[in-house]
Amino acid sequence: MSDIIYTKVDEAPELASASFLPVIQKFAAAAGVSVGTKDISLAGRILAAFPAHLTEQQRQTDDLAELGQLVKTPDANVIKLPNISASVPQLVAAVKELQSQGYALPDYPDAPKTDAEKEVRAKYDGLKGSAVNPVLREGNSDRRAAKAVKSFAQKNPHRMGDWSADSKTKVSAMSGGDFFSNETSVTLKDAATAKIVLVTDAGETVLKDAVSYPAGTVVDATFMSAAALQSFLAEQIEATKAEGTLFSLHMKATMMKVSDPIIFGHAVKAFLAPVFDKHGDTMAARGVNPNSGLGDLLARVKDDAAIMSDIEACMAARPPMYMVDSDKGITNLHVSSDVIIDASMPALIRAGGKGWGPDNKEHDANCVIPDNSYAPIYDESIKFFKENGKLNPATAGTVQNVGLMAQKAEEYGSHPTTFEIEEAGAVRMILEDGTILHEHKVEAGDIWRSASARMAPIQDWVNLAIDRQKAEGCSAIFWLDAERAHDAELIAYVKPILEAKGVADKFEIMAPREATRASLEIITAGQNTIAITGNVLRDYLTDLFPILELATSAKMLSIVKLMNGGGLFETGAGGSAPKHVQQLQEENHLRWDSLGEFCALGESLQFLADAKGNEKARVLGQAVDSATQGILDHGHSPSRKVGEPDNRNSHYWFARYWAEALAAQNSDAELAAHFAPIATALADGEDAILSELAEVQGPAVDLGGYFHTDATKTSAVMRPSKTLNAIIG
Ligand SMILES: NC(=O)C1=CN([C@@H]2O[C@H](COP(=O)(O)OP(=O)(O)OC[C@H]3O[C@@H](n4cnc5c(N)ncnc54)[C@H](OP(=O)(O)O)[C@@H]3O)[C@@H](O)[C@H]2O)C=CC1
Ligand SMILES: O=C(O)CCC(=O)C(=O)O
Ligand SMILES: [Mg+2]
Repeated sequence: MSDIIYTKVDEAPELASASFLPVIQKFAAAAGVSVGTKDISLAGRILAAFPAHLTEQQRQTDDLAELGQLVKTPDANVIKLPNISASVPQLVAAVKELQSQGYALPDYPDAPKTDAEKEVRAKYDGLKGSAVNPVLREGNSDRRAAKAVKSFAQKNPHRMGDWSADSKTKVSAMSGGDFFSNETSVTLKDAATAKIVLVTDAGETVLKDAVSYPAGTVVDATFMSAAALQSFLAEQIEATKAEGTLFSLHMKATMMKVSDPIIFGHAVKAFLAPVFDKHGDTMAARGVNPNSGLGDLLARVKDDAAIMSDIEACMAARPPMYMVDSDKGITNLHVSSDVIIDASMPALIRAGGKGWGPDNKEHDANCVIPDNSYAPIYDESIKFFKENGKLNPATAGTVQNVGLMAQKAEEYGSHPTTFEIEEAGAVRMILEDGTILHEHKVEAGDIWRSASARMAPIQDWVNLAIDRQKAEGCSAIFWLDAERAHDAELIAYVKPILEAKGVADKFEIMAPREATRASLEIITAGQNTIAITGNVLRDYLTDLFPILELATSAKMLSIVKLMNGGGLFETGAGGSAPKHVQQLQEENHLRWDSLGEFCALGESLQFLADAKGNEKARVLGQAVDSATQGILDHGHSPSRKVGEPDNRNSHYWFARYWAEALAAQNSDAELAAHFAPIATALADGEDAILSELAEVQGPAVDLGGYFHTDATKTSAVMRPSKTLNAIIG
């Protein structure tokens, strides 16, 4: 196993790796540090799942499973780049592409009937949504802006949209019948095994058997009423129309891969209700599944003139929709993974409460977030900015995050215990000894789920918060609502630990809405605070605050201290930015900023030094920090526009500053001597390298694929400077 694993992913970050990884490998080798790769890309995971369909040469090892084992050992040192969390349309597109490249994969079965089809479907379902992060995240999360990055953002504030007090933008959430209001929660005294059953007039159906929990686990159960959701959505469509705003729906269909595509499907059905009423049977016969989105629906009915004209008439009568790409007519409801709440809501808030409409203009929006568990953080942010105007990134302090994430904590681990209920009855969660832990009366179509959080991760999370507060000395708030069932159980863990450690006075506990306001007040005053949150708010806040403070979450330091002693260094908090790939293909400019990778690399090398006593790795890591500082100080981050320096330029500068820092340091003479000629060659080659990089921009390029690119073609595109390649090798 290599000293450091650098993950192979998809889309923009993978393109960046084609240019950056050779630099890392060359520099690390000088310190005897090996940097290997493991493939967690969507295409790689698909290939690994179907060995029997592939030739020996086409087969791929299950790298995700290997990494899943590695992160449970003290040897883990993994740099994890963002990967695709696939919706069904993305998965289907990736399979098609691989088939076209000669991989004899089975089609994704829309409606599996035979056992063989069901087996294929189960394999594909295992690859859906956020199938990677939960496997690797065997630790809690520490996300913050590195000091250098934060002070750069303050000195070079990004543009923010203006807020006006009469903005019609708002958040709409259900006032009952949702996951929030139906939640019940219990902390298990002893280890237990439970089954989940649906009891109806006809008897008992086992939904899930043998779910086991160690002692001390907090086990929740809740459901969303389909009827309450439907009437809420119908009301919101009408209200949006009356208010003259854009209808927008914000979900996390990737992470919440069972519940949220269903909720998304309800919204598709509600928006096109008259069409479903009239043509429901015909559409069903054509394989229309509203959960797959409007994009898939349109593709299936496009040659049926009657349905198409009814869709057009319905859309014309509806409020205008928030658009993903107004040039191409891609709406909010086309694909469930296009609008992902953690990124979409902050972008809208940063823009002054504006979203793009079908007319390619910005408008106020009704932000529909059906479940009310976390909607209040966006609602309160919007209210705060309406009252106080936009945040000033030049003077704002920062909100760091310590997130409970380990071992599939809370809602983000709930997919195996989430069910769309087929028949009215009662769902019971029953322990081996017959104790009924949870019980809910449900109707057909309701979405029932159980989530849990284990004791060891909870304790580790509180202790991490104590360490981080001590290191920063700033305000620290547990975002927990004493009135919410699950949060009350967590508070029962948090308070005694804080008291036992004598630090209770350093922390506050506030419900998410109050914590949002308090945190915005703190950063507006130029002070800092640490948000100590559960898993979902970890996700939401580590985009919300970075996007307001730094313009993007890609620049965040994201450390996962693994519970068994290893380290996982995630790059940024952002995703894979598909728009960036498109731009590269169309005009050979990659605007992806690798700052997240730079920060993670520095941390990973320092971790290696501490864990393995490798002092050369420490010197390399310290030099990475100087190189990152150099990129910021000299403004060498990528530009967004073709013809200007891009991601590849930033890697040249990074290599140069890294080599210069290594040549200049005096802790390790051998490394200094090794890197001095490299630094000189990089400096001497500056003109040639920059002109070779500039020359290629403009024309379209071919990567040989989108999900499964051709390595040779990608390398040629991403490493166009022969002068630089001669130095890096
Ligand atoms: N950790 C993980 O593995 C994660 C994976 N994802 C996956 O990523 C994909 C896209 O997700 P999406 O929600 O659109 O969010 P993204 O974070 O990819 O993008 C939001 C916007 O942020 C900007 N951005 C993000 N990263 C960078 C960067 N490094 N450099 C410059 N700009 C950046 C881009 O703005 P602009 O276009 O204006 O330049 C981008 O369009 C999905 O497939 C999703 O499942 C998402 C989140 C986390
Ligand atoms: O795994 C995913 O799909 C998204 C993860 C994410 O958004 C985050 O951790 O911030
Ligand atoms: Mg996120």
